Amino acid sequence: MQYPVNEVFETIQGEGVNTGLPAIFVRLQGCPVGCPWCDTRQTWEQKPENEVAPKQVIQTDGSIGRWAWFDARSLLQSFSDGAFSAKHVVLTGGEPCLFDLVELTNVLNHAGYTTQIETSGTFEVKCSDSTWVTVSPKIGMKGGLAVKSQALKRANEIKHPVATSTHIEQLDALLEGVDLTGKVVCLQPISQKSHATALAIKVCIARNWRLSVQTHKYLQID
Ligand SMILES: C[S@@+](CC[C@H](N)C(=O)[O-])C[C@H]1O[C@@H](n2cnc3c(N)ncnc32)[C@H](O)[C@@H]1O
Ligand SMILES: Nc1nc2[nH]cc(C(=O)O)c2c(=O)[nH]1
Ligand code: SF4
Ligand SMILES: [Mg+2]
Repeated sequence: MQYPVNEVFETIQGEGVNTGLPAIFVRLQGCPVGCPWCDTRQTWEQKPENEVAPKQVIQTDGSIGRWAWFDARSLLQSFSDGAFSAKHVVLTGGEPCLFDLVELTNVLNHAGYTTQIETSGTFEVKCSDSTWVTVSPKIGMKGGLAVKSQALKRANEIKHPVATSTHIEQLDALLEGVDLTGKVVCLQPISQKSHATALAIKVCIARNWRLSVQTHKYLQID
C-alpha cells in the first residue's frame, strides 16, 4: 500500500505522554476535519500538482503542501538514507487514519521501531496491536465529522486540545460511558495561549489529568 507523505523528519516528541522521546515523524498528506487553529493546514489537501519525488520530503521544509508516495519499504529505506537514529516512529498528518496503517506499523515494528499514531479519532484506527494510539478528539469542526467510538476505545492516550471551558464540557460529554481504564487523559492548550494554558493547568490539577504543552514550540524546534 502507498501513502502520500508530506514530510519525514527526526526530532523530539513534543507532545503527550511520550514527550522528550527522540522520534522520526512521518506526516501524511490529507485531512478533512477542518480545525480552525490547525498547526498543519498545508496537509489538508492532496493536490496533484504538489506531488514531488520522495527525496524532496525527507528532512526538508514540510510547510508547503508538497507530498510524495511511499510504501512501507521505501519509507524504511528513507530512514537509513536520512541516517536517522531514533527508534520511535510517529505517524501524524494531516489525518493518518484516513489510511489503513496495519501493514505500515507492522513493517516498522518488525524492523525494530516502536510506533505511535496521532489522530483526531474521526476515522477508524487500523494499526498494529503494539502501536501507541494518541487520539486528540475533534468536536464540532467545520468538516462535520464525529469522533468514532472505535478510536476512543483503541486510544492509549486521549489528548484534548483546549482553549475555553466549552472544550472541557465537550470532552466530558464525549467521554461519558467510555472506560478510561489504562488510558491517559491529557489537556493540550491551543496555540500556547496564556488563558488556555491556565485553564488546562487548573483542570488537570482538579481531575488528576496530564498537562501536554507543545514543548517543541517553546524550544523552537520542529
Ligand atoms: C496537527 S495534528 C495531526 C494529527 C491528527 N490530525 C490530529 O489532529 O490528531 C497533531 C496534534 O497537534 C494538535 N494541534 C494542532 N494544532 C494545534 C494548535 N494550534 N495548538 C495545540 N495543539 C494543536 C492536534 O490536536 C493533534 O494532537
Ligand atoms: N516535535 C514535535 N512533536 C510533535 N508531536 C505531535 C506533532 C504533530 O504534529 O503531530 C509534533 C510535531 O510536529 N513536532
Ligand atoms: S484533525 Fe489534525 S490535521 Fe486535521 S485540521 Fe485538525 S489538527 Fe489539523
Ligand atoms: Mg505539530
